[in-house]
This record gives sequence, C-alpha cells and structure tokens, in this order.
Amino acid sequence: MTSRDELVEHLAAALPEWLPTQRWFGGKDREITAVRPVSWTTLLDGDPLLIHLIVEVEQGDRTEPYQLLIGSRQSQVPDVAASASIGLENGLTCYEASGDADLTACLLELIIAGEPVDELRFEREPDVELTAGLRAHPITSEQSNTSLVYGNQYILKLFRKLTPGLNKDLMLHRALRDVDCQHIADPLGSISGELHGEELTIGMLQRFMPDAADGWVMATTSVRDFMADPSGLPPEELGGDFAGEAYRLGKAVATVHADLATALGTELADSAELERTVAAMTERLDRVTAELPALADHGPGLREAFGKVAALQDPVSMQYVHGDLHLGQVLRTINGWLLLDFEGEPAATLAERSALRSPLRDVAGMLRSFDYAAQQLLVGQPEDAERTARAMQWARRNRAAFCDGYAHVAEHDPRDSADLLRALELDKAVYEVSYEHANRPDWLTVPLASIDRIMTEGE
Ligand SMILES: Nc1ncnc2c1ncn2[C@@H]1O[C@H](COP(=O)(O)OP(=O)(O)O)[C@@H](O)[C@H]1O
Ligand SMILES: O=P(O)(O)O[C@H]1O[C@H](CO)[C@@H](O[C@H]2O[C@H](CO)[C@@H](O)[C@H](O)[C@H]2O)[C@H](O)[C@H]1O
Repeated sequence: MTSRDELVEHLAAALPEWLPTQRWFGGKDREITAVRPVSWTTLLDGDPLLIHLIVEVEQGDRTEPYQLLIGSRQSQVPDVAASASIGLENGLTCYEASGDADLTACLLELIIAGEPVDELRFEREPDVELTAGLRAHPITSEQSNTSLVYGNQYILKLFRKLTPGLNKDLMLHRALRDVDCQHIADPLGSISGELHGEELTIGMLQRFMPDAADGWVMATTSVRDFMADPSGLPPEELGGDFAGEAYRLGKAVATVHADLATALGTELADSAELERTVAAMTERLDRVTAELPALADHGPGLREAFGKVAALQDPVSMQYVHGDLHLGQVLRTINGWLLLDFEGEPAATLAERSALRSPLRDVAGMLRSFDYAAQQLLVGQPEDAERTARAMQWARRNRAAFCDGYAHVAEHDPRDSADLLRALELDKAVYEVSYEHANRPDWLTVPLASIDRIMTEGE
C-alpha cells in the first residue's frame, strides 16, 4: 500500500502539469518551476483516504500557497476520480476530491463537531446550529475558488490561493452580520489553519440560497435576448430588460456600503492618501504593461487619468468596501440582491485588500461588469460594428440604472465624482488585463477593448 509520504511525493511531481488545467489556478501566466507540499493533514484514513494538502507553487521569483483536497482509493473508485485524476501511484487512483461527495461530507461534520484535526481548526459561528449528515456537490459557476453545496442548505467556499493573515471575506461577513445587514448570506462556520506560523483561513461556510439567480447569468441572458432580437426595438420595450434589476442592485450596493460604514467606520482621505492611490494605480499599470506591451500605447492617457485623483478638491470618504465587485458576486434572491465574496481581488496582497478605499471602487467594478456582460458575446467573433453598438447600448442603459439606484440610497450620485470614477474604472480594467492574462487568456480582448474605447471615445 502506498504510504501518505509516497503519495505526497507523487503529487509534488505531478502537480506542475496538472495545476494549469484547473480554472481556479491563478498562475497561468508563468511556468511552474516547483511545487512544494508544505502541510498535509489526513482527514479520512484508510480506503478511501482524504488528505488536506497545502502546496507552495513556485513560478520564478513568485511563490504562492494553494490548497487541495486529495482523495485516493483502492476500491469503489467513483467516476469523478477519473475526471479529476492527478495520476496513479502504485496502482492507486489519486485525484482532486472536491467532487467526491463521500469524502467531502466529513468537512461539514468536522465543522459541526468543532474539533481540530492536527493544525486544522473547524469552527461554527456563535449560536449557529447546523444539520448533520448532508452530502455536497461542487458548484460549476465561473469562479476562482471551489464551493461545495451541502444539501441545498449550506455552501462551503474553499479558498484556493491562500493568503496568510486575517481573512477579509470572513471578517467583513461577520461585521455585516453584526449590524444585521440584509444583503449578505450569513456566515455559519469556518476552517482555518496556519502557514509558517501565520493564521490562514481555508474555508468559510455560509447559508446557501437555493432559489437565487446569479447576477452574471441574469445580465448575460438579458444581453443575449437583446442582441438576438430582430426587431431592433429599444431595450425597455423588450421582455428581458435588466435595467430594473440594475437599479435595485445599485440600491443594495449603496446599502451595504452604509452598513460597512456603520460597522467599521469611515475616514477622509488626506492628500497623502490620494497621492498613494495614484502611485498604486500607476505601479499596477507599469507592472501590467511590462507583461503585456499592448497596453503601452495608452500609457500616457492612463497616467493622466490616474493623476487627476491627486488633484481632487472634494473630500473623498474611505471605508471598508467589497474590493472586487462584479455581476458574478451578486445573487438575486426572492428578497432582493445579496453581495458575495468580500475577499477583494485574488491577486492583491493582504495589505492592499485590507486598506480602506473609496466606495466608488465597488461602483467602478460593477460598471466594468456591465461592460463585460455586453462584450462577452463578441469574444472570438468577427468585427461587426452594428452588434458592437447594440452591446454598448445595453451596457450604457444598465450602467446608468445602477448609478441611479446607488444615488437614491447614498444621496450622492457616483457620476458627480467623474474624475475619480473614471480613474477607478480604468484602474480596474488594467487589473482585468492582468487577470485575464493569468486566468482566461481568451478573454483578454474584453478589457483591452474597453480601455481602447474609454481612452478614445471617453466612455
Ligand atoms: N450563499 C450562496 N447561495 C447561493 N449561491 C452562492 C452562495 N454563495 C456563492 N454562491 C454561488 O457561488 C458562486 C461563487 O461564489 P464566490 O463566493 O463569488 O466564489 P469565488 O470567490 O470563487 O468567485 C457565486 O457566483 C454564486 O453563483
Ligand atoms: O470572482 P472572483 O473574486 O474570483 O474575481 C475574479 O474573477 C472574475 C471572473 O470570474 C473577474 O471578473 C471579470 O470577469 C467577470 C465575468 O466573468 C466580469 O463580470 C468582471 O467585471 C470582470 O472583472 C474578476 O476581475 C477577478 O478578480
């Protein structure tokens, strides 16, 4: 029988080829130079075997930790083991086990029991009662982590790329729960551990909303209906119009910002802070341009747009924000919109994610997302000016409706802060260029086309 150490050794050799095949792997922009297992915990022993594994992925001068659930079986190998196979070790199937319900059931049981396993801590939030004995299936939506749904009641997000230190997603969910925010799914439990002596959040359990619709799916369905309509009627006269939802979503985002301000306070940005914001935007631009020279042509224009932030005259309020808000991070439930995933940008450092920001950063993220929703149908298609114009018509309408809804609650219209909003949108688009390059190279044209359009046409 293969020992656990042999299995771990096998994984270190097999993972450099396997990791880039996974949607959640955020390092597709560079070759993997080594994969080092740094922590492994046996969650189920025998046949089947379940190991929680943390590996450090080295890519030249960049090293990042990722977590994996490794299953291994001698008998009764399920179908999922074939599709998630990471090779064979001494005739034993070795596979990524998040799709194996027999194995993942133990994660919920451990949270309910609240007992540690070696270095891993499984905990319930205070006063939370959970139903035992539920089996899980992974969700299949477009995401950077892996989420398991237990019996349509709970969802456990396993953070793939791990960030040592306080987990912003968990921290902000707890803060919002404490002020009774109506636009989040309540946090119910967590899994945490340690890496090189630092606290590490590995998973977060939340209430699952079984009847909820994903904002990205709703918006892209609306775009598709609009683009496919042969009548050429304006969006408000078509059945699948999204503008009412975009308006309500704007209200929900403004309410969450107000709740975060109540829970954790606000600060006014001084001139040094505004200078730092410009410096951070410019550094990001330089970093991304070094990887993707296609951005270089717009360098001077982008720098000028970022520079305007340092000269802002009106006070800029700063607070905790979502940090990576887009249509895939919002759910429409029967009671309204929920915001998910307060982790911030997956590639950002902990310090960047935890910093106070202008709430307009989230507004800018959502405005970018309306643009994405409109443009994703054009990816890989031959140039067609009419189709592009129609897509932009949809985006403009929904961006405006979102801002109207936001302004209704915030009593401040984001469009009145035009220089800041434009800089934040462009900064987000630069981030997206690097995100797509590392994660979904086929989509790179979307943010590149947006930057082109904003810089040349001003919108
Ligand atoms: N509480 C929930 N109820 C229902 N679906 C959810 C819930 N939380 C997340 N989801 C679904 O999971 C997807 C990914 O969740 P998210 O937290 O954004 O993960 P990631 O960080 O990997 O992007 C969402 O787009 C949504 O479809
Ligand atoms: O959801 P995550 O926190 O993992 O965010 C990352 O992945 C997103 C894609 O899944 C990415 O969002 C970009 O693509 C979206 C469409 O898939 C689009 O709606 C967003 O506007 C666009 O930024 C996000 O940037 C990235 O951090």
